[in-house]
Amino acid sequence: MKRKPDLVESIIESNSQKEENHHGKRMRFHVEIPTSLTTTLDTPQGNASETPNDIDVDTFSSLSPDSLFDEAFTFPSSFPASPPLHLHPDEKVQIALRTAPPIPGLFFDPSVRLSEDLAEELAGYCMGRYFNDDDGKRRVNQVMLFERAPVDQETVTEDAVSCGSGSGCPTSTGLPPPLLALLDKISDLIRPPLLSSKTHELLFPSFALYTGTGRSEQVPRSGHSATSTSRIETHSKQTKQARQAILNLYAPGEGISPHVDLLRRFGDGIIGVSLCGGCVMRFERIREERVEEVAERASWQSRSDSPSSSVDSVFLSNSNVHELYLPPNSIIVLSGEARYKWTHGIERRTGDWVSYGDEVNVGDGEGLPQATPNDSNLGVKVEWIPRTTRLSITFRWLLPGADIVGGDTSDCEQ
Ligand SMILES: O=C(O)CCC(=O)C(=O)O
Ligand SMILES: [Fe+2]
Repeated sequence: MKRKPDLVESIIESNSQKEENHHGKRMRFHVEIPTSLTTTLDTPQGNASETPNDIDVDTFSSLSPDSLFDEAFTFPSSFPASPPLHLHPDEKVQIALRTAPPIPGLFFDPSVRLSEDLAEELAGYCMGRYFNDDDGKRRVNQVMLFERAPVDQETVTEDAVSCGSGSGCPTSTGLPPPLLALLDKISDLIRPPLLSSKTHELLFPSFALYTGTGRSEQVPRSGHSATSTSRIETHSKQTKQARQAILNLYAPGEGISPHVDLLRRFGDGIIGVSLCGGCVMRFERIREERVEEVAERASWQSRSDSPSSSVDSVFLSNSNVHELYLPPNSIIVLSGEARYKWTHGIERRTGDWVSYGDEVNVGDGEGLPQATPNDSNLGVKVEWIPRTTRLSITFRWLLPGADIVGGDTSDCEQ
């Protein structure tokens, strides 16, 4: 498929030793950065309009903490589609919930789903545009798209507003229309009272229109209602926000290490969408006394040689663990404590044990619910859900400066 002219595409091929994964296979990684900047960001180390060829490849390498895959991107030839046969009938398995575990700041409602049509359309778009080459072969497993927000711009034109959407930033550019439409849809689906107004506002900040009459009104998420003579102003806080969308493609057996999303790169309020297949996401509370340490670690490790910014188990509280099944087309939101004090990750498995029907009510309420597959005496019904290819789309706010690679010393080990 042809690329849009206003987007620069970079297929960054690894060529250094550390970008070779465990299996000696090469990973390729794909970044799209909008070039249609409204402002040029001059920094001592370069400017934001440099082409991806100029960008420090390590920052985006598939083994950097921004990219938490540390497995080969090869499709295993034979993954079982059924539960592991070696499982003894008495062996305990971890059972994932189907409804949100009690983690403050985690929003998940299994009944909130994108329509099949929209999900199919989106997945088709992403696969065709970003993941498959002209022969239909998969060439990458992760793509990052960056929105570009104008900087130091207090006043915006109506034209700019008319480009706005639930992306929450009327003048930003860069995310492709299907992803902006997806944000609009999500904003609608998780509208208060389902999601708290505070979190909804965090994810989809509204902005005020000050018309000539001095009346302020909410801008509809798509389009605008101001007259052509109106003067439109936005608050600088809002005009400076831009999102990153990260697209992750998982084959069965692949996962993502437990991690906290980079603190110096991304703000609060993370939206995750599961497409095609589902999977279980595991959450672990970081020990209270280690939260600061993990925060520092996650911030400073962004240029580390370590395969990922996964959080070492020593930082985790063993008793506060939850697994949640994310079905296809579902939406999850992490904010506050869920974003900062809990790790999230996806175990490398070929399938997941998931509670069947009603809530599982086993265990002591502290640890992960466990049961044997046929634990009928506990009233637990579990099912083994084989993994299929899963495509996730994660939206995060870029913190100021996070769109400039190499422009912030906290991202450099120099
Ligand atoms: O695939 C997912 O749903 C999670 C992705 C993720 O956690 C990340 O990219 O930081
Ligand atoms: Fe993450």
